[in-house]
Amino acid sequence: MSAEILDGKATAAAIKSDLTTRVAALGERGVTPGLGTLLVGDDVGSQKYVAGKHRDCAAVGIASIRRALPATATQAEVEAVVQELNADPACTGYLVQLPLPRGIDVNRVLELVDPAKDADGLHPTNLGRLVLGEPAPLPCTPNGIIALLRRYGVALAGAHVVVIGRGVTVGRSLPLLLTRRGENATVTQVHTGTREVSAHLRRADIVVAAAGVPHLVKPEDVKPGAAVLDVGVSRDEQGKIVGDVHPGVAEVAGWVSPNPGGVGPMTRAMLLTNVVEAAERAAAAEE
Ligand SMILES: Nc1nc2c(c(=O)[nH]1)N[C@@H](CN(C=O)c1ccc(C(=O)N[C@@H](CCC(=O)O)C(=O)O)cc1)CN2
Repeated sequence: MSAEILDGKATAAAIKSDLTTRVAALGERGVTPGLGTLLVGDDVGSQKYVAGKHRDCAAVGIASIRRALPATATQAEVEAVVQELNADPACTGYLVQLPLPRGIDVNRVLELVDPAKDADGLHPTNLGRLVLGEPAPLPCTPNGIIALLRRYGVALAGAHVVVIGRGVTVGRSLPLLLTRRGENATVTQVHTGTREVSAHLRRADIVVAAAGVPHLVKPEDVKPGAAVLDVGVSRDEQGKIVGDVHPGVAEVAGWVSPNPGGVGPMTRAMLLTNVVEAAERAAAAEE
């Protein structure tokens, strides 16, 4: 048995094509969405992700505002740029690229972001709205995972999903999305404090691995026919991505997301979606 590939690159391309049309329609109403990014430090992966986000913006017609600070930046310097982006009318949505260098209080920075400009859906107000079931920009990777599963017809209602990891960008928020009435999945979250992780995995219809541990999910951990999504990013000595999912899993699973080419491009497509939706809301409120 060989799993069907959940092609994030192709799915993201289709989403971007639709967004291009919507950005053009906003242009006719005199609105140009602008995505801001704040990159602090010199992490090569983060530099690559931010560059990719701006390439996407150019492709769909969203304006780009780039801010960068050195790894030695102080908390006050980071917060000053956040305030600047909050005040910039050309910046309709923005994000602070994570992780931030050691010594910067990430929660304080995220709390300073104007929730109306929160392109990542990671402001506490927006995460709170998600908990309450109110409209809010959704965290990009979890939203991308759900869009990818839907695109390939992987059933979520009644499915048992095991999420590996509890980081803020994926593990914390994905269960909130999966358990909404529209999705109706049942979620088990496992993390470094969980005993017998393999036993949980073997019961899962869908596994989402976001631990950052190379090849953590082995073929013998996976129920035949399950969907397995690989979010983890580790790098070998050549800088090549090594995911959380062992390649042999494709022989057991029903669906697998490649890494690269799976959830990563979907994260970027969902970021653009948040920016366009915010601009559409703002344009509608003005009219
Ligand atoms: N502020 C945020 N920081 C981070 C987030 C986030 O959603 N918001 N998520 C991750 C990184 N990330 C987005 O920023 C991200 C990860 C991966 C990709 C991607 O397209 N990856 C490619 C491979 C690229 C490569 O070769 O390295 C792929 O998977 O095909 C985009 C965005 C942590 N930080």
